[in-house]
Amino acid sequence: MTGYNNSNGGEVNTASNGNGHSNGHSNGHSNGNKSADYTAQENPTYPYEVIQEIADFITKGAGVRPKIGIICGSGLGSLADIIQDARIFEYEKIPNFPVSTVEGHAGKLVVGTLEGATVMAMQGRFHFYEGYPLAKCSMPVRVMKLCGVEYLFATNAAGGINPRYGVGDIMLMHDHVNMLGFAGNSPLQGPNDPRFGPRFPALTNSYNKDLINKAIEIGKAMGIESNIHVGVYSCLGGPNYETIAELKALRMMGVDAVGMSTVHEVITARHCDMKVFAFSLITNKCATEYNDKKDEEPSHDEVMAVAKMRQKDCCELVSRLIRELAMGSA
Ligand SMILES: O=P(O)(O)O[C@H]1O[C@H](CO)[C@@H](O)[C@H]1O
Ligand SMILES: Nc1nc2[nH]cnc2c(=O)[nH]1
Repeated sequence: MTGYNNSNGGEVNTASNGNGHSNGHSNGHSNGNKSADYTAQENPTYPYEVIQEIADFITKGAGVRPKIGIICGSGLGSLADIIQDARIFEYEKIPNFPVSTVEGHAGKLVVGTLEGATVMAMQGRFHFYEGYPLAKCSMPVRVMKLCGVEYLFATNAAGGINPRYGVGDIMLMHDHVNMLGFAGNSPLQGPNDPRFGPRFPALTNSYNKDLINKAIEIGKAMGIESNIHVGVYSCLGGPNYETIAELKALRMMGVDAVGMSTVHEVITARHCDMKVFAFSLITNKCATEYNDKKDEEPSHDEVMAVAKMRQKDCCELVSRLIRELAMGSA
């Protein structure tokens, strides 16, 4: 298959490869200005002015306005390590920024250049299960926007539900099923600030098709075509992994991979009109039949180990795609 088109259900790989605490929600940073008065605990929807202050802090400190934002998934922090002329901001030192509490999420913002493009990367994302409201989890996406970011590259580690997916495969996201949204939770809940976007944003074309197609071409050039898929991701609240019945239900709903992140970031990015590219690294195969095999149970150690094993290809895919963007051919 040469290209991606939404109407084919998103499957690209035609050959079966068979391999198969809450921390108080405020970092206590006091910089003596307006943001010091702001506590997200009282209002998880960060005011525009607070986001602007955070963005100014970063762009002034870095001396550049990044065009591409990258969110590193669990164990995929090396995506930020390849950034050149890097200016590193520890989350604790950024005014009003949350802190990372999950292993594999270092808690650093890295700003610099990659393949000729100015980028900012989150080495550590925020998850609902850490105790953060969704608006807080995806607040950094709005910071990216006010820093000048036009493209969001979101990555994650996920369990493969589609039986054709093998451990270590990469699933380019072409759509999602927002289970937290089904339960009435959204990062856009609360008053809408039209400076970010509309009250009722459409999500029908959330994942940029040109970038998906370019990534497929790059996968071919890298010789990993048989390990690349295009599919549907679903976000659950976590932190527990899924039951067999839940996995069966997700599969019936057309979900190919499941995780605990990304969807709220994509919603926030689309709300403020950023172009989105996202992929899941399949770190484990989800059992959809009952069995007693302990070694088939998912674990974060396994997730981290597979991410480490596959980080090189993930980095190459991202940098080659960014190179195409920087050259204006994506
Ligand atoms: O989505 P990322 O942050 O990559 O991490 C995934 O891996 C962790 C579980 O092992 C969860 O946080 C899940 O969301
Ligand atoms: N929810 C969920 N998140 C994951 N992150 C990595 N693997 C998994 C998984 O199997 N389920």
